Amino acid sequence: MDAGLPARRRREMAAAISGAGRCRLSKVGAGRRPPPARVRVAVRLRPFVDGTAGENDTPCVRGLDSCSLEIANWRNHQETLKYQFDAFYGERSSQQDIYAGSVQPILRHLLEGQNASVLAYGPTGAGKTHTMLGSPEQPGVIPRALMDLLQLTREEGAEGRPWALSVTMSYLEIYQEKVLDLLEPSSGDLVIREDCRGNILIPGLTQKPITSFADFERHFLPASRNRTVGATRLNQRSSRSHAVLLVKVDQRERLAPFRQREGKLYLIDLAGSEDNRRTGNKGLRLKESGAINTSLFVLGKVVDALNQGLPRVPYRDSKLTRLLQDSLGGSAHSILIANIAPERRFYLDTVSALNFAARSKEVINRPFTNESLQLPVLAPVKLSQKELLGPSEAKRARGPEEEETESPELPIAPASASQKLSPLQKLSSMDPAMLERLLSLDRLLGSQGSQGTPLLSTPKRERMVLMKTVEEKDLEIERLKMKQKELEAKVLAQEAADPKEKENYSTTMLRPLARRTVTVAKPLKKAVVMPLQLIQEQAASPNAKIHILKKKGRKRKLESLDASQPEKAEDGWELQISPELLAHGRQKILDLLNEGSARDLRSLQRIGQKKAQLIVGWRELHGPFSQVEDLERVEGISGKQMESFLKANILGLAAGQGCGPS
Ligand SMILES: Nc1ncnc2c1ncn2[C@@H]1O[C@H](COP(=O)(O)OP(=O)(O)OP(=O)(O)O)[C@@H](O)[C@H]1O
Repeated sequence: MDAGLPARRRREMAAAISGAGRCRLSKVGAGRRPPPARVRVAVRLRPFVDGTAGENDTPCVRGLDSCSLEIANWRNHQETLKYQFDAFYGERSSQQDIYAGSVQPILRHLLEGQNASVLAYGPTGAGKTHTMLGSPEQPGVIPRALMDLLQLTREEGAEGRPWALSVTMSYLEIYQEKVLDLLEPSSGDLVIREDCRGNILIPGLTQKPITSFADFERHFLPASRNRTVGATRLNQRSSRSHAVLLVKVDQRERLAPFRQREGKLYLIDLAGSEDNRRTGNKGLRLKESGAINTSLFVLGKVVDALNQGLPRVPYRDSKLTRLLQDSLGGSAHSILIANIAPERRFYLDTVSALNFAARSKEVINRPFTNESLQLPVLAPVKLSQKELLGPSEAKRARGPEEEETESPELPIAPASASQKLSPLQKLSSMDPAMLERLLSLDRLLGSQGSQGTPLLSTPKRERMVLMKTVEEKDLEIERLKMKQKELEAKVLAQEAADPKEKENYSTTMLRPLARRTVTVAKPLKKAVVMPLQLIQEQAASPNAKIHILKKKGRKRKLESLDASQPEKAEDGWELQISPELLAHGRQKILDLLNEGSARDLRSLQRIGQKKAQLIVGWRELHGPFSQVEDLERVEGISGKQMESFLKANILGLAAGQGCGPS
């Protein structure tokens, strides 16, 4: 990748061709901006609830049609305020109406590898939990969506269909600005991070594979009991936290090119905004309420910033908005269900919820397909080894505790899919580079109309022979390259020893075109490519003048490393490191960044103990660096530091003097 590109563009390109871990994830249609999808907003009015209505508590809001409603105007009693939304559900609407009208239509996007989210918003006691969770008699959005999604994935992932599908769930709450894992409450406060593609993730969050609704209930019901609820004057069972259910659908293509897709569904039951003059909250309840109101206030600021197109959207000002970064102004198909109560005593809360909902209508998301074109790393190597044993041995070898994989990073395919894909899983234990070559060879054979058996399904021995041939060809190319370098070195060494001989050599021996440097701006200067050995000698000599290519603004210019010595164009050697050598140096740095331990990294110039650890940490979280410039993404390493790091290391490593992993 061109180091001269602006950092932002570089990041975008990196995001398009690389991804978390070893996956090369790409946004489908990269280069083009994904089409916009407005956040859809529905309003649900709950009925009067027994026991909540006081004597003077008459309704202050009513529906007009399936999309609009009106509410009394407290400033002018002769008037009403009218609102229009994507959908309005009145007091008599059923759970099924809301689900079928507003939620079900977005589920299909998950199977396209896109993200979706459903948020229930509104004042305390207005019916958010009822809408999202419901009761056994009136199940809400969550059980209905899970039931349908599992059914859809079973159908789409059935044997004989092109994709194998697997579903996993995580469940968390944000309580007093802490992210708590409801499936594993002992985990403590978890951190929210963003990967290089802008996806929000929570390292360490438990992820349970689910294949049936019974599976889902087995995990979800006990976890729901872990959610923090408490009694307030306005709601006997008031949610004191924002609850987020995350359902991931992973898809793996069964045949070449073995694409992978990931769709995420967030189902969010927000805690209700609270007017503490009316809740009577004190002590802990008041503290909880403060955290809830603050995060909802930031949510309002985020929506306003998105609507006004402000350059800074304050996602990071609260955990809630940080987590919703994907869903608001991000990559998800989002639906906001604003719950309101009819009672007059909720009037101000209702107006404020309706105003928030109206502002949210204007927020534009850009959903894209999360698709990977990388090799079928289908399961951890541990699993592929079991697969290699064959189904019966694998069953014997597997203990009952291994029935279920709970790794956040490695979702597992349903049993039928993994059986069908077992030859691929065997391939997955190969060296990825080799497998990549094998795949391209396979594609090449395919494109040349080869009638024979596809390479990947040839028997093991033939495959090995073919792989060996590929390997030998590579070695041959390497040998030839080395030979060419030796010849060039010889010529240049002789030129250096006797400049008069130069002409003879230049007429009899042609230098390779790629190594010739044409200097248009300074025609008098000689641009000479030094052989590797000479570069090392020159670098070691105290009189040596070493020039490197340095990026300055948008232009590249030759700049002396030894600024104290004036340039002597005539009698000193002027070095220009060949692009190949620079690329070699960069590659070496990249290898070290990706493979070196913290100790190895410290052998690099400008990398101390702390930075080495930060690099290792970043790598663990985001996977390998796809280019040296990614170093800029590591916390605590600025663009400037990255440049000086490159300058300090590239030459040494290019010339083979630098350090390598010990
Ligand atoms: N559409 C509805 N039909 C019947 N009952 C409802 C409806 N919506 C809410 N309720 C009832 O109203 C009460 C409060 O609802 P719920 O707990 O869902 O509110 P909430 O918005 O989640 O409150 P909080 O923010 O305090 O958690 C509950 O008893 C619930 O069963």
